[in-house]
Amino acid sequence: MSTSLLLKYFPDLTETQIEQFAKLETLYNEWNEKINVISRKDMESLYEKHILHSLGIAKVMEFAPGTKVLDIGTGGGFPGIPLAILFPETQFTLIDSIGKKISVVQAVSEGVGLKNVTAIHGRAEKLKEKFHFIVSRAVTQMPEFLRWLKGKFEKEQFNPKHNGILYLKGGDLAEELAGLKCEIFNLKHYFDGEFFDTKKVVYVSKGNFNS
Ligand SMILES: C[S@@+](CC[C@H](N)C(=O)[O-])C[C@H]1O[C@@H](n2cnc3c(N)ncnc32)[C@H](O)[C@@H]1O
Repeated sequence: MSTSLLLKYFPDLTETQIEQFAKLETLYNEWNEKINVISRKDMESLYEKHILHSLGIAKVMEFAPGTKVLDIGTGGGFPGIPLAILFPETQFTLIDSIGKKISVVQAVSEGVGLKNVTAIHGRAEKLKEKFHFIVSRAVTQMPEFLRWLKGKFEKEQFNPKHNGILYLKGGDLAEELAGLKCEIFNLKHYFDGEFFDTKKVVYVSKGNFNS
């Protein structure tokens, strides 16, 4: 890959960040031989399918230093790991209910030298900590997701936008988001129409639900 692809869409990356992103491919390849965290087909387009897609959240929200972000159902570390590289001053907690996936997240995070990632094996709904933002991709339908979030939002606010959820979603969302006040951002607009024809970031402010 394609450092050039990353730099096209994130031109302010530092040398350290460029090296960290480059290392991800090696680490996921190594881990994938031991534990199948990413399908072979997806590994061929790791950057587009997983890394750039995860970073789509950064096109919609800049996490200020000190912000605490939870990635629910992170799987092999998406969107949490790419975001943690992009925002080194932000604290990321990545949780998944499958232990072997979290072992990979822990190893990859250490492998790229991330100091701002905590990996937790457990169910999101049981977690007691509070966060400013919750990110996620491909875990469950929004109504169920919202039920998991009770008591999980900090009151203080670092960003111009209210604390809330940034959920990466594909396809037709009308039914799933019916009655919910949210903003929907089409990712293809941020990537010159080159990727993500049907992919969106759904932003739901915490004001929407009982936090
Ligand atoms: C389809 S995978 C998506 C993984 C990752 N977010 C990605 O996009 O590559 C869904 C993940 O959510 C996790 N998961 C499902 N319910 C969960 C819960 N209640 N708490 C934590 N993780 C959960 C599963 O173990 C699985 O790894």
